[in-house]
Amino acid sequence: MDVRVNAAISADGKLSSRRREQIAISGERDFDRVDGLRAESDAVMVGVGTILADNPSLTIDESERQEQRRQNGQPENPARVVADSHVRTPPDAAVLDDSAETYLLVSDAAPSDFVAQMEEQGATVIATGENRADLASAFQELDSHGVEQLFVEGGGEVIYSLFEDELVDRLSVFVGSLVIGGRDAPTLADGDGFIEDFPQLELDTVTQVDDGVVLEYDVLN
Ligand SMILES: NC(=O)C1=CN([C@@H]2O[C@H](COP(=O)(O)OP(=O)(O)OC[C@H]3O[C@@H](n4cnc5c(N)ncnc54)[C@H](OP(=O)(O)O)[C@@H]3O)[C@@H](O)[C@H]2O)C=CC1
Ligand SMILES: Nc1nc(O)c(N)c(N[C@@H]2O[C@H](COP(=O)(O)O)[C@@H](O)[C@H]2O)n1
Repeated sequence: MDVRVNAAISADGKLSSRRREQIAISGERDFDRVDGLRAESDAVMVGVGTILADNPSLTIDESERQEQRRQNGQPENPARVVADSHVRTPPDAAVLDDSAETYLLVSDAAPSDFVAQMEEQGATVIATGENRADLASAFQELDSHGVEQLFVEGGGEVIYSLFEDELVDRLSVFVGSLVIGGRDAPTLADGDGFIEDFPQLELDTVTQVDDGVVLEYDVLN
């Protein structure tokens, strides 16, 4: 499986404010670039923190891109994947609507009644890991469901875990021209943080988009 991570950060590296409300860091062209990346993917992934904060649908906005996918024999939207060890995704979350397939990556500790409720709503539940979803094992299972190109949009906890588990192949970052600040505001990679063996990146391209810049990296695992 090829795993691509993309996120938009402020010039000081924040994904949003300390209130964890969604902030439009990207401009119109960058959101369109992200829509194009969704369209190239088999599945789009976020952590449950992003579901609770933003309630995204993770579907494709541009109908021409959906039409192109249909012509290629693909579903009009990529599948949605949520890392959610204990099933905190609300039953009325937008990712549970019927516009695309949805996978919930839970842990073995996930309450069985919550799991059953998600399955009733049409989600496919993949259980790995004792208390927290084991992303490496879950990705093997996703691969067996035909997910070859996985596009991860955040947030900072999930992105850190993916780097920790050496699962990221490519990283793109839109750096917007604003400062958000706040020691408790989420950053591109949160979690415990690395103190050695820092993941190394190779800068591939730098492109000005809107009033910001997109940095594209290969990850040197
Ligand atoms: N600017 C941008 O591009 C983006 C910004 N955001 C912003 O980011 C913020 C949300 O980020 P954040 O709070 O970090 O949340 P995340 O979306 O990263 O979700 C984190 C949660 O995912 C669950 N999880 C399940 N398995 C794992 C695992 N193996 N490793 C890590 N986490 C796992 C954990 O909950 P549990 O233990 O219950 O499973 C964890 O608390 C919001 O403010 C949102 O607006 C989000 C996306 C893009
Ligand atoms: N690329 C990007 N730029 C920003 O400025 C953002 N705030 C985000 N946030 C993420 O975008 C997704 C929105 O999903 P929907 O289009 O509403 O389905 C979601 O993953 C946000 O957290 N992204």
